[in-house]
Amino acid sequence: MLIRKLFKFENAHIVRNCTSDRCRRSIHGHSYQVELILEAHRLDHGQMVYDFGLLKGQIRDIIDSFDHAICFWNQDDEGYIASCKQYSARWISLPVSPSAEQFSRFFFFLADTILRQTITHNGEGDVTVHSVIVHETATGYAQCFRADVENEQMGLLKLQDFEFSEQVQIEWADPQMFEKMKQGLTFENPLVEHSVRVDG
Ligand SMILES: Nc1nc2c(c(=O)[nH]1)N=C([C@H](O)[C@H](O)COP(=O)(O)OP(=O)(O)OP(=O)(O)O)CN2
Repeated sequence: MLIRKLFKFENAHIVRNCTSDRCRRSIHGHSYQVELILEAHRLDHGQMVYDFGLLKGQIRDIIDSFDHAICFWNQDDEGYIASCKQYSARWISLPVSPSAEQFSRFFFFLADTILRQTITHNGEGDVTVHSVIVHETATGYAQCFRADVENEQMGLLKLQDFEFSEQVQIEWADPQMFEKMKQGLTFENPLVEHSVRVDG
């Protein structure tokens, strides 16, 4: 079974080397919509794949990092990167260019990392990220599956190659969240009191 949670944010970027002239050499913004699709073959004690509310923790925070921020490819021009950092308190440095395709790849990668490092407490089953859809505009989206994240031709994704500005980090519920992700530390879901007896 699949479930879907929708996230929204506003972000600015340039996507270098693409064919669209407006896109490759002018800073522009999009109202992004991100669909995180999770899959499991059994339900938890609440008879859910994964409680939607649990997706409003670290996963929401990491996606919300991009809200009212500018993001750039770390291979971009040094002067451009310096200006982004100088004039925007909220910025993200990426190991890949910020196309819709790469947004879907790294959101899959980041959500998958958080999910793998999360200790669950409500009988959740084999919950995994199935895919991530990133709508860049009302008419265009990219959808990433696990094989795309692992496809090195599309660019290597490593946590240490992402950088979030100080302002982005201090707005997370836990400013140490990304450090914990990089160190492989665990996140823990709340304990659940059951009012109806659950077997198994
Ligand atoms: N495959 C991709 N193509 C394009 C991307 C992308 O990330 N992946 N990005 C862009 C630009 O960022 C651009 O702003 C969006 O392009 P486009 O769909 O042409 O935008 P419009 O709002 O003008 O679309 P309409 O359908 O005309 O409303 C370019 N391409």
